[in-house]
Amino acid sequence: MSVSVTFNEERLAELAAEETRRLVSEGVHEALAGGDPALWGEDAHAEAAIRLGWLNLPLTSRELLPEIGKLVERTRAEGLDHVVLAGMGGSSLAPEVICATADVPLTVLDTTDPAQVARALGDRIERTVVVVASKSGGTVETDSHRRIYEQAFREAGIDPAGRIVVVTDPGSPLEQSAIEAGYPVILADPNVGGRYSALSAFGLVPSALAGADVEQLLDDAAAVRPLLAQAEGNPGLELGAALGAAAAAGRDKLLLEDSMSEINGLPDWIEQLVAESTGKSAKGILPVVGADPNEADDELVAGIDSDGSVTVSGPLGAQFLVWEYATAIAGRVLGIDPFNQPNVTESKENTGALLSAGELPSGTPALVDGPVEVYGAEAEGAKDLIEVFTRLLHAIPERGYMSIMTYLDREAAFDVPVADDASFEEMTDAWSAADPLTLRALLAHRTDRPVTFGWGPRFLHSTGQYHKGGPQNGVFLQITGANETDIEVPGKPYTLGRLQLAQALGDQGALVKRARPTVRLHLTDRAAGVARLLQAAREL
Ligand SMILES: O=P(O)(O)OC[C@H]1O[C@H](O)[C@H](O)[C@@H](O)[C@@H]1O
Repeated sequence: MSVSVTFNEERLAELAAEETRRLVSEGVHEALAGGDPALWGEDAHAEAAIRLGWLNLPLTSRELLPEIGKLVERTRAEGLDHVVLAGMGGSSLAPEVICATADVPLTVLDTTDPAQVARALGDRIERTVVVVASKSGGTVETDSHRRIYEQAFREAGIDPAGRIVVVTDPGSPLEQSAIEAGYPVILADPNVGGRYSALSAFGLVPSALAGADVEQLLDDAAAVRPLLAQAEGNPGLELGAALGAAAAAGRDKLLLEDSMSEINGLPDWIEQLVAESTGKSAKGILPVVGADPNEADDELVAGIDSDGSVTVSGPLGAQFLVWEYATAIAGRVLGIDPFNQPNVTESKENTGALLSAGELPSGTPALVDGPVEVYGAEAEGAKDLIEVFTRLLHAIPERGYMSIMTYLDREAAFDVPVADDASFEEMTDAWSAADPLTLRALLAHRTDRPVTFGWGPRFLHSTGQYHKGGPQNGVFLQITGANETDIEVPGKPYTLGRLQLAQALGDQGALVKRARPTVRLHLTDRAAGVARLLQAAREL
């Protein structure tokens, strides 16, 4: 089974056809099939030269299968059935979709929230295998998780060497330290960037350990690969031409819809691919996940096996490859380098500087509304949270968006007590009344502009690039919270809680430097704080 791209709007079909013809006349399909790094201009040439390996992964990754098979056998024989994946962005988003789609459990650790990490640590340590996945080998969150798990294993009387598996690029500092520690290391193709690595060792190793059929994934990708060299009937070229040409014409909000799909959670993976690849040089496509369309003229709805302006149907392995191809094409149409992420680094550097400077400069609140402290110039003089929300909604520019970025425990809402005899509906009501994600729906009711939602620091490796590198059209709402418990990062002078706050402040610094309206809401009591946010948003 292959991938089909169907345009459900005549105007979009025409635009896509016209752009596809132009690309074909320039020989783009042949050049990309041949791995030509000159397709994105001179400035992108050097990066593209070492970033096109994903085109061949459906074939080259097959070589990994015997090694992965042995690892799976060993962990099964040892009864290690709780698979934890420590990895950020491209090093965890694909396995998350693969495992959700295959309906096999995988615990993804891409948070610095102490409570959320503590929950993973407290879960079946005696049966846990941890995959530490980092292409660069230097990502602070993943490095922290490795250190924390090493200590937890030792404290439980378990040798970490039997429980930690490393996936990284050859020559990374993580490869070196893993060899010294005696961990099995699976090396990934270094000519593939993080967000294009779904079909590399980064996608395959954790998914196979969790029980997914990764060979099928490669088969499905291999089946669509020949189409990607064609001038006609090339789903990647058509999709990329449509996304790029629509965005260039002002339809640059990409709503991702997957309600009819048997693939679970692909929009989260596409979000990173599209936002980090295109959101730069004040241009880009903003992916919007989990929101209802507003029928605005800057929106384009892409449905995964679902209704939309364009419908993309097909199995997961093939979808990965087609979306990667389409994103590279959209980058060409928009005139940007789809393989770098220049502004992600800036927030990371800010965070590093804050951590080494001592006391974190969290500032003085502009106002305090019950359990919520409000920081930021946009909140000065406001009398309460309702006024803060109102001001921010008004500050969204005509073709702009609001982004809510939440540095909290994303699973906390599920801990709220519910009666034993509660119906499913009562349960979901109780959860949503405790979930910061509900704030998005409430604020989205009050504006016809898209409201996006990201969990920090996960989104920093995804939409964070677009927030800072994309157009000057975003309004930003950060949510942080007091930590009741905290976790030391062994061998480092900071705790997870301190790192978490430094990440929020580091990103805030990068946004404020660009004069992008940013307010931080700090919950001095998390549960009461979330309740207050939702109450205020209901009163708007
Ligand atoms: O795999 P790693 O090197 O740890 O990188 C994980 C993530 O970090 C960075 O922030 C990049 O912007 C992402 O594209 C990448 O996927």
